[in-house]
Amino acid sequence: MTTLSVDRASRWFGNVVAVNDVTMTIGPGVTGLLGPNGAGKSTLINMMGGFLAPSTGAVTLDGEPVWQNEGVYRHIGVVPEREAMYDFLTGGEFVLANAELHGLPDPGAAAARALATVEMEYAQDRRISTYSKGMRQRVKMASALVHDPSVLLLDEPFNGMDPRQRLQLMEMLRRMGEDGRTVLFSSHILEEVEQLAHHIEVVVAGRHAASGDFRKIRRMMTDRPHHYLVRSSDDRRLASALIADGSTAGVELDPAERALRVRAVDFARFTELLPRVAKENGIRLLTVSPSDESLESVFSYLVSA
Ligand SMILES: Nc1ncnc2c1ncn2[C@@H]1O[C@H](COP(=O)(O)OP(=O)(O)OP(=O)(O)O)[C@@H](O)[C@H]1O
Repeated sequence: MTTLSVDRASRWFGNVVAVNDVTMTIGPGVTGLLGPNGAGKSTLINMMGGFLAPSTGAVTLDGEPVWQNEGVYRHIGVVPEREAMYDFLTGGEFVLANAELHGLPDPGAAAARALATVEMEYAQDRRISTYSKGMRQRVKMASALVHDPSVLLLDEPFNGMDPRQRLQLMEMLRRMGEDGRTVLFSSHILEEVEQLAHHIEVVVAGRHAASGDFRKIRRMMTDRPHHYLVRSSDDRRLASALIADGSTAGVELDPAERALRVRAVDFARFTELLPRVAKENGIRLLTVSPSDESLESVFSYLVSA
């Protein structure tokens, strides 16, 4: 079982709408679930993993509802974001406990295999309280893998990892995707997703904003209108020279900032235009800074596109 479908699913908590009418299909391979903080990624993952029921709509695995469906749970492994582990257990005991909870025929062998997959055999007899963040993450991963699920859902798995641990985990997830498993991981960091997933799903403020090839979506992000704050030796003259060119969509004098707010439609052309116009008019550029580079503004653009 490998294809997860979210069909017009919403989930609200009181009057907070965490996930709003989302439809997406996640198949084998690695998919990145990208969105800013509070976008609804964890809620989506919890619905896909069977921890939460959708308020409306459906979440299914190969057509079977996930919620309260034991048969389906056997195919899904979840690595949650929160650190809810029994620190007094050793890593080996923790993974074994999960193998037993799944009612596996040979829990010991399953736990050993899962610990080997994440290369944690060497520390399996140490208490979890002595583990680093990366080691904890790997043990969580081993317990999610103990029943050999075909679907692996990971909520912000790279949070708090150092670069080496991050690379190791990426390599592991890549391998699982190549083996034909459905691997979905959430992140709010564009670069992280870029390194691991070609296919991404973007959620913003509970809504599904974009879906598809990472490069295509990245291009949409780069091609969006860019806003700059520009200070120069002659803002008025610079403003009139810039507005004469088609790559500038708007220029505004901001008296409080003593600067120009420039909206450029064609990113590449504008970065060539600005220094040229300044030079031709004998104007010195003092500051040029993007004013809308936050991930939130990039995402908002995608939603409105
Ligand atoms: N159990 C809950 N009770 C009330 N509100 C909740 C609950 N779970 C999530 N929310 C709200 O739903 C929205 C989406 O939260 P969610 O955790 O799914 O987002 P996220 O994209 O995973 O964010 P983050 O990256 O910060 O974890 C937020 O406004 C959050 O406050």
